Amino acid sequence: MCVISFFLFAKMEAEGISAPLSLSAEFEGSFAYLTVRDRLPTILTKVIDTLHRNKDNFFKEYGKEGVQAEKTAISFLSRLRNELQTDKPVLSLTDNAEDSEAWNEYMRRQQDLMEDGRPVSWFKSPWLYMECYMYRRIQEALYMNPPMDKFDVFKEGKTQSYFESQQAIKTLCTYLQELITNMENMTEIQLRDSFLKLLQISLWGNKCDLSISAGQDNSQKSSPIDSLPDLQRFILVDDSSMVWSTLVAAQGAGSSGKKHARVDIILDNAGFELITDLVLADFLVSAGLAKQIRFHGKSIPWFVSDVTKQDFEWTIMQTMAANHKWMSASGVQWKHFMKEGTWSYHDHIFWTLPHEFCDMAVDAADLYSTLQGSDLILFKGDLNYRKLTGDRKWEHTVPFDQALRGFQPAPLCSLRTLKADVQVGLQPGQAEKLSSQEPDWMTNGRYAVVQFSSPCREQ
Ligand SMILES: O=P(O)(O)OC[C@@]1(O)O[C@H](CO)[C@@H](O)[C@@H]1O
Ligand SMILES: [Mn+2]
Repeated sequence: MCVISFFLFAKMEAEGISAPLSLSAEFEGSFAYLTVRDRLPTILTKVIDTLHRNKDNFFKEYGKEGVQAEKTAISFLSRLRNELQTDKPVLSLTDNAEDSEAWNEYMRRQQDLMEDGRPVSWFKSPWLYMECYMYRRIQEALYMNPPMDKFDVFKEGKTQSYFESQQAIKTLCTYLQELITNMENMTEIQLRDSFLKLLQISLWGNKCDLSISAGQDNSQKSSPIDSLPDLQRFILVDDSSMVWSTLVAAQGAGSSGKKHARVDIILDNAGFELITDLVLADFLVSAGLAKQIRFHGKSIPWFVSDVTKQDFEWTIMQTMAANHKWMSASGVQWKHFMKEGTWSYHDHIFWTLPHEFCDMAVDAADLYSTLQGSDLILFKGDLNYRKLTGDRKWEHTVPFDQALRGFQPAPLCSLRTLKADVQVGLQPGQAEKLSSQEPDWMTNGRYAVVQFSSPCREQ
């Protein structure tokens, strides 16, 4: 956002011209309402079933203490499900974890915003807060019951997504190795076209998300490359060319010759989507478009399929060990990138807090400052889009820059398949046309955006 528009934004805020209302389950029949009423209880029930199904393992590994911990954790989660379904006031966290105070401070902030002193509750408060809060309460149930505290209740679904996508992963790793083999003979146009293809493959990899499917298998079955032409028309905003120009501009000579372009990827889902992100990152380094890639994942299991450090390391090891020449070659290269520091993995607690990203500069100043050192930040997925835009009921034609409300650490791009009813930056009439053809266009996962914003990019 230009300095001028930044001050304009600040002026708007000062004059109380605040952003529109937050999406919330208080709007009966809304997607938020249906999610809180139906999908979140389903996910909670699956978590309880997972603990039940692992009872014998807990006994084998931890003896009676493990079984007792599993039983107590299940009663925690059953109570949580009842609180949710009966719209009880939300409770402070009591597990004294690193992020507990940030969560409890946020609850106090939300309580101050409630009209006529109503308590913060599941069907009355912002959907973004309540959905994030549910995943954090699941973690509280585990934190409070060691030795369950290290157990990932979503691990089975994430590994299944990886194993169910094997053919697509083989196809993609083979394509990557062909590109790398031919890299030095490529013209800039061919390099750009290859990049744009891999960017779109990473974009559509976001369809494979287990939260929207409430844990049902959502793996990649079709060829990620062959399906691109048919998917093109479902991209509602395509700023890919600006992403390419930003990367090319970042190659500008620095004092020591080649500038060390740094790309940050804010990861979303494990499984096939993570493979698409690792393949894109490998291409960026192999093509000399980036000298450093920083991956940002979640510090706790999150939204069913989001990547944790364990998932990230497991995926590279699994790919290395694959009985497929190009998969294992790719995995070996990725392991090498991590070892030499070209790639690094980070999991700041902010990514598993409920805050909108416009709060980051104040509530996670260290992370904001780190991101300001990036040449390009790629935000994967729908939840990140919701946080970028504050999960608010914006008019669809509001510019993306405006919806960011001052969140501009560096040039950034959202690669998102639409799975929630918030979407900005559309042309006049575009949303109306989509609604007439497909009333659920914002939540059926068939559409996507590649939406770019840069500090001081002419609007
Ligand atoms: O961030 P992702 O993985 O693309 O999607 C997360 C998601 O599935 O969870 C929420 C619905 O429960 C929505 O934000 C979105 O549909
Ligand atoms: Mn996700």
